[in-house]
Amino acid sequence: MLDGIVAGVREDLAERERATPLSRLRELVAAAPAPLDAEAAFRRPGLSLIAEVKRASPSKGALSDIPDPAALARAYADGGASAVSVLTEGRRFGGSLADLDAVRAAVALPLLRKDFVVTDYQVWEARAHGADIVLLIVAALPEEDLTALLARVRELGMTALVEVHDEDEARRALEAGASVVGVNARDLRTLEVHPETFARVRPLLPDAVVAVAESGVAGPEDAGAYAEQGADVVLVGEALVRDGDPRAAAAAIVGAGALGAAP
Ligand SMILES: O=C(O)c1ccccc1NCC(=O)[C@H](O)[C@H](O)COP(=O)(O)O
Repeated sequence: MLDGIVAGVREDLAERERATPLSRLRELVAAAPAPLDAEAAFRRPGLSLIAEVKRASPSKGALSDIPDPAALARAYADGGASAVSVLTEGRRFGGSLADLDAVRAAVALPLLRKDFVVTDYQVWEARAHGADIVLLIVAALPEEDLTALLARVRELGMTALVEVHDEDEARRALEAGASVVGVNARDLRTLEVHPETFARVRPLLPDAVVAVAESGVAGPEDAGAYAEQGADVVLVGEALVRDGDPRAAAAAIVGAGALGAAP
């Protein structure tokens, strides 16, 4: 599954590189406001929420029309989210950089560009479109690429959310110097969600590392359980975009964390 997604991402990327050369992205980045400090936001007491703008997924197909991603992001912000994730992959998730632009214009929270980032160009692109956080998936990156992309993210003043699926990937993330690690409970081969993955991997992450629990949070109860297991942050997509009241749904998740999260 991952290989197929990345192959499509590389094809789409080749087109964008022809339309917008790296030199132009560098100019846009130089003129952009400085990135927001997402890591500091995640280190605040209590459970932080990264609320996702997610139109579709390989596991579930279409999730929500999201006619106005900016309005959705504002609802997340009003509900107390610490950051907003925007899926920008088009083929399987229905996202785009236009969604990222719309959300950037709407909220002052740190923004995560959620995509399959495998090249330096995509990091510049993320920053040029206002992202403060970039997802780096260990399973998609040889060690030297992970290290180089992490360095670029930091050079541009952004935060890297380094995503792992098991203990071995967690060790690789830490060796590369990750300070924000996301444990994704979704098995990329079967697309099934195994929430117990977080509890298994969490003990490997030092306290100094921000621990993010990703995928399969259906509501406050799941978020509270992750907080009790040591999550600093939960990343939630489907449950929020399907909810008729995303502000209240986000607020309930943030509130649930108050019971389980470390002070
Ligand atoms: O969501 C998928 O089906 C998926 C399939 C393959 C690779 C990645 C996938 N999702 C990306 C994510 O990490 C989720 O969007 C994110 O963790 C939120 O998950 P959820 O709350 O379960 O929508």
